[in-house]
Amino acid sequence: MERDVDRVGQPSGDVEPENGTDADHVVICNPVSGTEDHLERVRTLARERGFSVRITSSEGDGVRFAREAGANGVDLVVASGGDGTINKVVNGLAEAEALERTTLAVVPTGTGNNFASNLGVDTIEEAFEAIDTGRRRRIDLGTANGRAFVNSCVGGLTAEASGATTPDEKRRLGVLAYVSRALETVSSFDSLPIRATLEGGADDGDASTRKTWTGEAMLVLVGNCRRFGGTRRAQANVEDGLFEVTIVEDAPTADLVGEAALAGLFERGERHIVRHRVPSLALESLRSEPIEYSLDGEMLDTETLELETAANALEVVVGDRYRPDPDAAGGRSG
Ligand SMILES: Nc1ncnc2c1ncn2[C@@H]1O[C@H](COP(=O)(O)OP(=O)(O)OP(=O)(O)O)[C@@H](O)[C@H]1O
Repeated sequence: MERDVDRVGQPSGDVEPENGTDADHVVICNPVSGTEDHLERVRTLARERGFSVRITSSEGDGVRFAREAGANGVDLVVASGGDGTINKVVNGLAEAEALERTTLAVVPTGTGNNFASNLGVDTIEEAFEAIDTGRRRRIDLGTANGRAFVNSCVGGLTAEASGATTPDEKRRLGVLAYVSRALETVSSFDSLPIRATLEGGADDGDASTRKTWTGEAMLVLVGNCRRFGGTRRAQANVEDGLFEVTIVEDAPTADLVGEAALAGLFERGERHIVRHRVPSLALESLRSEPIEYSLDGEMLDTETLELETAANALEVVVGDRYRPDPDAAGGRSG
């Protein structure tokens, strides 16, 4: 069998299960996420449990390995990396139509680790303990033009701003870190002329309603998980079959510079904020040119984006601190 070799000369990619390893439990590890020093620890903890380990050598491997695991009927796929790696693994499982039968576990070895934190798992050791304990929940999965996302879909951020964001900002602020950084680094935020069509909202309890919002947006945040943003007011319940949609209307950037101002925007700045909880929506660019969206940090350019939630579509391993509902005790207040 062909074997890839990763940067440090370790066998990577197509690693076959060793004797005695359990091919029903596969770890997919991104060796270059986060601080890039986790591979040996993850490998040791995985092999102590007899799990197979596959190491990604390129961007496409996460999807490919997960698709193969799903097609082979693997019970548990463990994604070790940040939100981007998890996004790829979930998309691979979806492509193999394996979401019904395969459980996802997450080992936080990325930079922001926002999704892992949503699952109540903050360290590598905690992640393996949670796998041993076996507590599992079924959570909602978002799709955007057929691509799955677990945490958030954000329109209006540039890849440039996202690259300039520091690891510490990502950890503290979630996706708002990108907004904060973008406000500091650009003199004017390109507003997005968009139409948002929101279907069957929970806002008024009527599943048949359709609302449209047309205007200049600075930012559109569609959250699936409670901590997709950095503030208490931008949180979603991950088990209710609904997105938390927040449209930040075009506002003078001077009003928003600085973390406190940004948090203030979400806490009390209703003047600039449109908020809805809906199971599906469409976002259309009114400028006949694509808008750049980030799905869990992975970029997508499109003029029209159709978003849907698949309620309870993904079974995940969760830690003791897992809470699906932002209003439940134990939520982050900042
Ligand atoms: N061997 C590799 N070389 C280069 N890129 C890789 C490799 N393996 C995976 N990738 C890609 O690295 C990207 C970033 O990974 P990921 O998002 O998991 O880490 P991160 O950016 O450090 O963390 P976070 O998203 O939590 O901030 C993903 O798009 C993934 O597909």
